[in-house]
Amino acid sequence: PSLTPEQLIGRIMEAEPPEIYLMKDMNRPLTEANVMMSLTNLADKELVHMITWAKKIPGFVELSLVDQVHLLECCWLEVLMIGLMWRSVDHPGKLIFSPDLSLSREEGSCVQGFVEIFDMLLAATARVRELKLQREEYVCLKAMILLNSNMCLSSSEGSEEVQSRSKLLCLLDAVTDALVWAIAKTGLSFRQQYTRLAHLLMLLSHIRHASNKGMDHLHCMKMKNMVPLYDLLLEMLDAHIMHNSRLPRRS
Ligand SMILES: Cc1cc(O)cc2c1CC(c1ccc(O)cc1)=C2c1ccccc1
Repeated sequence: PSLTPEQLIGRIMEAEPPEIYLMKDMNRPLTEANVMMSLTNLADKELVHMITWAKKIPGFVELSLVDQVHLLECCWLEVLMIGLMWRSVDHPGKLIFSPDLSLSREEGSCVQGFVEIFDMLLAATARVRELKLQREEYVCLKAMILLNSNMCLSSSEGSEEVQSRSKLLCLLDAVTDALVWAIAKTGLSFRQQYTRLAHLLMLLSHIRHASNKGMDHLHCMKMKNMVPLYDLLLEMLDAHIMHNSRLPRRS
C-alpha cells in the first residue's frame, strides 16, 4: 500500500540518525592531524547510522542490493555534508561537526586545502539559513540526495536491475511529492511554492559540488583507507539485512 506524502515524511523523520558525540576533548591547539583524525572518527560513526537511516526509507531495502550499495557509495559525503549544514544553520561562520567539535573558518584553515571547501559549506549553510529550511524539507532533501545520487546503470543489466531502477524512480517521485507537500504546508502562494522548490533543489547541486571537492581533498590527504569502499558498504548493508530481514535472502 503506497504511503501518502504526509505518511512518507513521518517515516523519513523517524529515520533521522541520532546526534553523534566525539567523546574526545578536542585537544587544542588544532593540528591538521588531529582535525582529520577527529573527522574520520566522527564520519565512521555517522556512516553506521547512515546505513540504518537508508534502510528505514520506505522502499530502499526493496531495491537490489547492488543499487543500495551504489547509492550509498555515491552519496555518503553529500549526506554527511547536508547533515553538517543542518547542524550549523544557527551558528553563522562555524561548522558544527558534532556538539563537541565545531570549527570556524580560521580553525579549518589548519588543514591544508580545507578552507576552500569550508567556504563552500559555509556559503551553502548561509543559503539554508536565508531560505529558513524546515525540518520536513531537510529530511526530504537528504532522502533525495540518496535516491538521486547514482543514475549509472551497472554492467549486468538483468531483469532485477531493470526492476530496481524503476522502483528507484518511483521512490524518487514519492519523495518529490513529499517535498512538494512540505512546501505547500508553509502557506505560500503557488508561484512562491514552485520558486521555493527550485531554490531547494538548486541547493543539491552546491552540495554535490562540495562533496566532489571534499572527496578529491580526502584522497589528497592520503586518507584512502578511510573512504568507505564498495565492500565495506556491502558488508554493512548485508550484515544489517541479515539481522532484520523478513525473508531468508536467496544465496
Ligand atoms: C571539507 C572536508 C574535506 C575533507 O578532506 C574531508 C571532510 C570534509 C568534511 C568532512 C565531514 C565529516 C563529517 C561530517 O559529518 C561532515 C563532513 C570530511 C570527512 C573527513 C574524514 C572522513 C569523512 C569525511
